[in-house]
Amino acid sequence: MNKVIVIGAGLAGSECAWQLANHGFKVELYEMRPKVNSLAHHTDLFGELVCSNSLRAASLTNAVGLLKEELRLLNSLLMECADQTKVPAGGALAVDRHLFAKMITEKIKNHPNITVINEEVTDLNFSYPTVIASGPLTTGKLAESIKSLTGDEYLYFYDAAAPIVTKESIDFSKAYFASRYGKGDGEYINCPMNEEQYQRFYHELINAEVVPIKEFEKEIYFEGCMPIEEMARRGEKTLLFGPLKPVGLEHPETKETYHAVVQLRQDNKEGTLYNLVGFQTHLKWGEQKRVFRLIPGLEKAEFVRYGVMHRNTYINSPSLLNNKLQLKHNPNYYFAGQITGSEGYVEAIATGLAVAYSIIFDKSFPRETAIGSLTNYLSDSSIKNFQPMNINFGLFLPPEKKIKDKKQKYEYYKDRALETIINFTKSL
Ligand SMILES: Cc1cc2nc3c(=O)[nH]c(=O)nc-3n(C[C@H](O)[C@H](O)[C@H](O)COP(=O)(O)OP(=O)(O)OC[C@H]3O[C@@H](n4cnc5c(N)ncnc54)[C@H](O)[C@@H]3O)c2cc1C
Repeated sequence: MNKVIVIGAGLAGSECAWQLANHGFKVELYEMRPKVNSLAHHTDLFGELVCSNSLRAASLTNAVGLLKEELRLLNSLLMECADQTKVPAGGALAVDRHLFAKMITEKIKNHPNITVINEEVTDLNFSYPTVIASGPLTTGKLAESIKSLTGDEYLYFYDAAAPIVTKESIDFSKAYFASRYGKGDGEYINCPMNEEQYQRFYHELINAEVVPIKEFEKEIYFEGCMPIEEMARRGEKTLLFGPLKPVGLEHPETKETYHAVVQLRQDNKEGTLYNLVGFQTHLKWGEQKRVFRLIPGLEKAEFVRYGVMHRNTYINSPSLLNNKLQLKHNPNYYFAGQITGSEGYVEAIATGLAVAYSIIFDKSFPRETAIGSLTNYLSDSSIKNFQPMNINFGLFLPPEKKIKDKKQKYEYYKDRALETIINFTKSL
């Protein structure tokens, strides 16, 4: 039986290992936690979501929604677990992070074709095809080995994670439930601010103490996860057009509108924990408590997790990988997950699945699909100055007709992409 090594039981590695094992491959899955911990992970579970609990938009007329639907059509384990552990989140697919990761862990550990090896990988000297899915927080020694394998085409940038508070510590004489523009069932908790409260919060936020950044490390942020204080420094009004945007969030009873609104999203199935949406931060923990408690309704908030920030490791995929996400100069190695520079949870899952398909069927996904446009983007050698935040794989669905209306365009893309996926799977 064919054997494959998978390094990292995160989002990409878990999906990849599962697909391979289901297609009859023997998988050795290396995961270092809990023996060696990463700064962003909090558990020893596989497929842990390190920041937001949202897998983003559910709608199919949206690139990330389409990607999720394709994954479902391809029997993705992680999508199955997400659908089974989802929590209310308006137009998004959000999950109970603990149940989600627990389900993935149990499925993987009980698969007869998967052997889990609880060790940190430090050297890349396997004699079997090897999938490197060690994520943005790849340990130093492994990162060095990857560098030896890939040469200097190796980079890093920064990421941040949002704090989580208990629902019972929120003051509901000020906070209220509502979803923007009334979409969904009003699942978000909203903490409104008037102009004076916003001004005070804003000034404390931009002047709060942050964890010092090491000088040798470049300051590039993952756009979807930029620290709130960093965004605030871009201008006094920036937050009012970003995470503190008040539009569509009037009070459902009083119909009052506000200068700014902080939203909190449900974080666990029981609905006892909520995360501060868009509040990824690099502030020192004591400062987070002081500054975020200035938000009306959060004066007595109990923080079960503080926001954190980390270095992110990724390779220069367009120059190193082919569209099977395989190392061009050493076909024994494949890369999946954020280490490829792909952005976001769903993209990590998609690259994990794509690599498994490359190994199983020796085929890459057609560009007309969302998965194919992502993998083709990652291996597009015409891309110069590659940075993860540049990825917009929706652009790669080729328009045969010129459709101006964005919604209609995605309607068209969606039909074409899903049909292509179905035909692709039939052809395997
Ligand atoms: C702080 C932070 C916040 C983020 N927030 C979001 C967000 O809100 N939304 C979003 O869509 N995306 C977010 N991302 C981006 C990205 O989608 C996630 O990081 C995602 O988890 C990447 O999946 P992955 O499988 O590549 O890596 P991971 O899920 O991190 O999995 C990698 C696994 O490899 C293991 N590992 C690492 N090194 C070794 C080694 N040497 N030996 C053995 N095992 C090893 C790790 O323990 C881990 O389990 C964030 C990233 C970070 C770092």
